[in-house]
Amino acid sequence: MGPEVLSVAEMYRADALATVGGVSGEHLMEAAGFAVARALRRRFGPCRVAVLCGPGNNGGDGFVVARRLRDAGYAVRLALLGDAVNLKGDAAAMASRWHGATEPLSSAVLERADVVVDALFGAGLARPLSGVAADMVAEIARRGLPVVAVDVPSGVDGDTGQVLGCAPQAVTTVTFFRKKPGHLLLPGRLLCGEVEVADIGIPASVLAEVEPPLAENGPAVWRDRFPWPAVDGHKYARGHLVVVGGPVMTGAARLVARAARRVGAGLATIAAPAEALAILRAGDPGTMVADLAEFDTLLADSRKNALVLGPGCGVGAALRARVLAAARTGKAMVLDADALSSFSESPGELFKVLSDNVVLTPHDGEFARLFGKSDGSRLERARRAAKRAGAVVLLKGPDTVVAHPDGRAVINANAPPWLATAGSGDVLAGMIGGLMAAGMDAFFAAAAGAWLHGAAAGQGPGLIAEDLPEALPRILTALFP
Ligand SMILES: NC(=O)C1=CN([C@@H]2O[C@H](COP(=O)(O)OP(=O)(O)OC[C@H]3O[C@@H](n4cnc5c(N)ncnc54)[C@H](OP(=O)(O)O)[C@@H]3O)[C@@H](O)[C@H]2O)[C@@H](O)CC1
Ligand SMILES: [K+]
Repeated sequence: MGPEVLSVAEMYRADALATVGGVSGEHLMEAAGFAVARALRRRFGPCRVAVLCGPGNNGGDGFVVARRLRDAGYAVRLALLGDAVNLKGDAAAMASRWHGATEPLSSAVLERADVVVDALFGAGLARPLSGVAADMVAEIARRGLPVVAVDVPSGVDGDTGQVLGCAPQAVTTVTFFRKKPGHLLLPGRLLCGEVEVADIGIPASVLAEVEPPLAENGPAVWRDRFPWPAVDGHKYARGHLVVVGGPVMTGAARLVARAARRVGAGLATIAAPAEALAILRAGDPGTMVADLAEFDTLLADSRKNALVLGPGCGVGAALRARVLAAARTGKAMVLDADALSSFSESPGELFKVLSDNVVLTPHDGEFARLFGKSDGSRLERARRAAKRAGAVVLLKGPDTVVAHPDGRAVINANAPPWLATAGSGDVLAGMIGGLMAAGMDAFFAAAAGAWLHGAAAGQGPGLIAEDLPEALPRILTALFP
């Protein structure tokens, strides 16, 4: 499966295009139900299954699941929300092929059940769960029953990952053709359990027409653009990153520089105030150190093609001036931490000088300081912010989103909880800055940096930020074509 992620509207479009192309809706529904039944059978041997069907096509899938499981020897009870005579189209056709009893939806169907199939609502969820549907979700949780969800756990909004009312916790969610944002954004991703994407016969060729601007982050998104060094290249061809450091928190700039060099920048120079120079010079021998008083000279040097500003710099007017001066050169740039907070009183002043050659890497607090409180999913907020800033925005979190001002975005889902540790953000800024110095486009550098950062945390418990750059050689070796 490709990494493309489709909004609910794009999914309906893909579905319609497949139908125009000659794949019938019944065929799609039969394949969808078959895939869910297969996923359940892989996980649970013959047992008692309660299938909960809703009034739309998600429920239609449920009728197929019930038939398939019964044919495979499972004891199946099926309950429907609403009246069977109100079912339409493919769902009505599938209901007519179910020869077992159809009970009204109530907790009675859960009596003696071992597993629940949740086929109440999928892409057509239109409002918060209420009444008997909400009661069922509560009862499933009370009984601790494992749930296999069809498309999404009912109540999870496919576009945002937000919960409307309530939603069951699934062990497995089987979705069709491609993932939707709700499978990747929190809390949806956590409620889905393991997500399986099933091929139901929608040809991949419909993607050329749908043109989804969103993808799940991973090497497939940026591998072809990775700035591997050329055999006949030299270190200057791999870029020279300038990392602006502060007077006190000297560790931050060192983490940035080390990550940048590990990820592929040819050279890195830390430019710091005089009082920090001695300690920085005692650091990594391969990292250069310069006096920040010479900042203008560093900016004027065309070989120094990328900058990271913010980590450990200290918030204030001095940093603001340096960010503005750096931005005016048009060089590739990552702005993190203090470089963002320094503009909390005057974000417009910053946005005026930015371009899509700049990556902003705020966490939620920095994001709110710069863009104000905003509603919506992390995806919507990052997209709006990128448009407003005119720069690439990487909004950090367990479901980091990278958004380009033109609307393209990726959602990153490989970050383990160990990444929440001091200095981890500095390393991320360094990875992105290093890739940009080596010549990678800002959007793809941010995506690659976010993914590599998550992958580098794979060692698990006990991880500290210093470990992250050291994990890169192993990960990059595996990616090297
Ligand atoms: N696209 C594809 O490629 C394929 C899609 N397939 C499947 O189709 C699913 C989408 O089907 P869908 O469009 O019929 O919507 P669905 O999720 O069944 O819900 C709509 C119904 O629920 C109702 N309703 C909504 N919210 C409610 C609430 N809170 N409480 C109560 N009622 C509520 C709503 O009522 P209304 O808003 O009209 O009053 C309407 O009756 C998709 O998720 C996938 O499983 C596969 O078969 C194969 C190919
Ligand atoms: K569902």
